[in-house]
Amino acid sequence: MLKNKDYLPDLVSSSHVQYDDYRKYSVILAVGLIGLVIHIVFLFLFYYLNIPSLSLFNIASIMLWIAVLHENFKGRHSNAIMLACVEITAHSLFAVSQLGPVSGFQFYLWPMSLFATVNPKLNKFEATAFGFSFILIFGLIETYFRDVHYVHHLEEYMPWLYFSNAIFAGIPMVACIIVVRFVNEQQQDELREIAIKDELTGLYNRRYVNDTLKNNSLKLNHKRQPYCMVLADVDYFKKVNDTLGHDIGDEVLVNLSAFLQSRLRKSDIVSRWGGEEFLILLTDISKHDAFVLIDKIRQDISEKALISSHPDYRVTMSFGIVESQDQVLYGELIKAADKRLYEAKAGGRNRVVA
Ligand SMILES: Nc1nc2c(ncn2[C@@H]2O[C@H](COP(=O)(O)OP(=O)(O)OP(=O)(O)O)[C@@H](O)[C@H]2O)c(=O)[nH]1
Repeated sequence: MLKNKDYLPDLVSSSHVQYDDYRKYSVILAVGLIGLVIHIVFLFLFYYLNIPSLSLFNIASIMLWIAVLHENFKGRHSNAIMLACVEITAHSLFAVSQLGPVSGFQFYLWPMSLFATVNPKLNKFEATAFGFSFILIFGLIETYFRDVHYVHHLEEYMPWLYFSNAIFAGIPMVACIIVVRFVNEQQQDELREIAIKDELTGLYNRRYVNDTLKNNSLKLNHKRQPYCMVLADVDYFKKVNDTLGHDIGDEVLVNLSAFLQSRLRKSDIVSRWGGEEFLILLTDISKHDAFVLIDKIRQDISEKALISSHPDYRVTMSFGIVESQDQVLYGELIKAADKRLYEAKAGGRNRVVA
């Protein structure tokens, strides 16, 4: 019978892509709605100020923001972003040409340059050129329209308009950097998880144990807390694979991992050392207590049904335990645990040697 993992992954409909799409949809939806509301407000404001050119321009802007929302709704996010860029650039240009740089509408070009730069659809060269073009337009309109000054009866409020435009243009910049940082941290966490976990069982892998516990073992020794290292190996696992198949062998490993984890404390570390071998670190415990605990686990495993399709099939494990001692190096402990595991195997398997 084919399992899910036997099929080639469908990249287009994988949950990751859907999640990314949803995130893009939501961000553009939020920007589109804010753009729409702001332009409706400005339409009334300019109508009230009796500036017909800007009122008309706002009507055009409102239509463009509706188009942005429509393209976004249809899943054409790239079109939606381009339309938003066109609207914001044209609007900044036009508003500054009418009211002068004292209106502060030129500030909206800065978040545009940031959005263009982080847009993953553009290659690095395009992103740099596109991002810088907004800065260039900013510099040009600041210089070119420097002397424009529109005289109207609400002129005293111009500093407030300048101030609020500077703030509103700054918010998306900060938000954009925070989103980039959030995505970056999330990806780093995902990569770290992939690097330190075993794919089949979800346990820590050998790299994690080697990299982190090497240092920790010294720390634990220094604090003189006893801890025990346990090497565990499934007995005659080759037979499981050969008689029942590799998939059933995998099922045994997954169920054994879950069982081992369920029987140990959160502070203990269970890792997949390789193939059908596990390395367990029991913290804050004496060798005697570790022996009693592991022997009980060994017995429970030998009585537990681990294969759903073969409930009568039983699997056993052998264990080798060593206790930490002052100045004993991590590598030496592993060697000692391996030696005891070998003794348990040689002694007939399904046993614990400490
Ligand atoms: N299904 C499955 N099998 C694995 C995996 N990793 C290693 N194995 C198998 O584990 C088996 C280990 O066999 P051996 O080293 O001969 O050990 P054993 O049969 O358990 O015998 P003893 O350890 O001496 O009791 C091999 O057949 C490997 O192919 C895995 O991820 N999944």
